[in-house]
Amino acid sequence: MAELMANPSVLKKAQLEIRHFMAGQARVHEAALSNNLGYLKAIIEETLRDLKYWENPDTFMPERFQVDHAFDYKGIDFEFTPFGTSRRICPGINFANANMEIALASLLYHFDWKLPVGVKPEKVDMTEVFGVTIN
Ligand code: HEM
Repeated sequence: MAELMANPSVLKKAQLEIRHFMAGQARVHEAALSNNLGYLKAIIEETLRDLKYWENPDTFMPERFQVDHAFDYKGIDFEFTPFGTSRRICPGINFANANMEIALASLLYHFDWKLPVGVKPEKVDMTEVFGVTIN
């Protein structure tokens, strides 16, 4: 969500996609998510990638995952293994993805997101601060 706020053109594109496919529906249904929301999936994939292996790693660019969906996160492409790989691969992959997709899709569908007054997109601070929660 923070990356979307920091990248308004990505946010806009994601909203257009979901509002186009869900037009007229009262709420986002899981069944509609599976094949239609390629850009939303690419956004989630973009948040899961490792800095070391990508061109312009600090640029938030979901489009890099839209090239024929070239990267698989299920442990086949070793530059992209956010869930691990092989025998100890995360057993929660599908559950995690379904939850991320439906939550993000619902928030994008129903709400227009805005930064606090006076905060510019390029000033969104993404530095992690560890505590009881991650800020
Ligand atoms: C975006 C969300 C998630 C990410 C990025 C993630 C990532 C990972 C990673 C990297 C591992 C270690 C794999 C290894 O040892 O090589 C792991 C293990 C595991 N994950 Fe997840 N996970 C996520 C969500 C979930 C969810 C929602 C569940 C359960 C509902 C879950 C359950 C587990 C379990 C039980 C293991 C241990 C598997 C084992 O050691 O055999 N994860 N996960």
